[in-house]
Amino acid sequence: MHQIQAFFTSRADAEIAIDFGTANTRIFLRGSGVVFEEPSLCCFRDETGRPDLVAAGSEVTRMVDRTSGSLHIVRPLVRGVLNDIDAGRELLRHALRTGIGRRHLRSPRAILGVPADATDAEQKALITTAQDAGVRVVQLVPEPLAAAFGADVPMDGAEGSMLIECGAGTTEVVVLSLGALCLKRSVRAGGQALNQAIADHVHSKHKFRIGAETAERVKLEVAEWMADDHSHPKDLQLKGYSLLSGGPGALAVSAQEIIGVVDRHAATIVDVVRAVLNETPPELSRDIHDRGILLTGGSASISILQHAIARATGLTTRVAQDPLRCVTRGLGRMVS
Ligand SMILES: Nc1ncnc2c1ncn2[C@@H]1O[C@H](COP(=O)(O)OP(=O)(O)OP(=O)(O)O)[C@@H](O)[C@H]1O
Repeated sequence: MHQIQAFFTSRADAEIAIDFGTANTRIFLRGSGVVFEEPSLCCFRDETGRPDLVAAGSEVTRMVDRTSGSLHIVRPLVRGVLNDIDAGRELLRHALRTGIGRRHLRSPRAILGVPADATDAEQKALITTAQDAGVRVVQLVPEPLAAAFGADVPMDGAEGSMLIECGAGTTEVVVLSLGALCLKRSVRAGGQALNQAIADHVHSKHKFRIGAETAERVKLEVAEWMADDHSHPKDLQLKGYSLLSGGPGALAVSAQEIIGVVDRHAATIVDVVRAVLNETPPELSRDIHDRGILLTGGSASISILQHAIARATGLTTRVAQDPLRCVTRGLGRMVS
């Protein structure tokens, strides 16, 4: 069992906390707060077989789906865990230089967030990468535990709480009690899998290809439409490549059609929530019935997800304040 108290006693005076996410990387510096927050992206040029870093973080956003030849965009993390160690090291170096460089911290001691179900090999890869980037890793912290701490979930009592950390690469469902994770299950799918499902749907139904940036925009527009008054129909204007005309084109798709894709994505997460509720001991179930379910992470802002979980479980659901930053806030509190 991962106990929050253990992190306070063993954090060994960490100076920084790193939330190394599939979509975003954030660094919290003790005494200063969040000093770095940029997309988890790197761009390399590979002309000689030895790739050189061209750019990392925010600068790479506008290059996504626009590179060709020897330029490659790399996402260091896929589905919540490291997929490319070199890119991970370069992104962390960029984050440390940008976030704390001028403060002259040499080999800062750090705690790092990891998915609660990360394997030993995945954890080791993360530690090695962080060390190569110049960080002394003193502790790995399960991200749902950090999210709960950052979202002010009461941690010291015996009452149970259910939290769903909805990230870009993973969605983690946990039950917490006495400052520890009692039950945990996850799907290695989050906001990025939903973007891909939207792009695949547009491709197969309309024979029209859209890039990752367009799919992300479509998702955010639909999420915003659902959160506002969605009684009026809305059309989304897409630009991309038409397989029908064989060239660049524009396409209008109804928001209602995209909601069908989001519903299917939400159903996979609902299955996991149901599975965890089925395993939850009766006393903790009673607490969860009283307290409801808390959603954290960037993808928690998709109201369809929140409503689908509420409908399927009969429980109340609530999105944490500033859900994107709950993990970073929790990790930050552990080093403060
Ligand atoms: N308003 C919004 N509505 C819907 N989705 C959103 C919104 N804002 C952000 N997102 C999504 O949230 C995700 C990023 O969330 P977050 O920063 O918590 O993920 P991460 O920590 O990088 O991922 P992981 O923990 O899975 O590795 C992206 O997929 C983004 O599209």
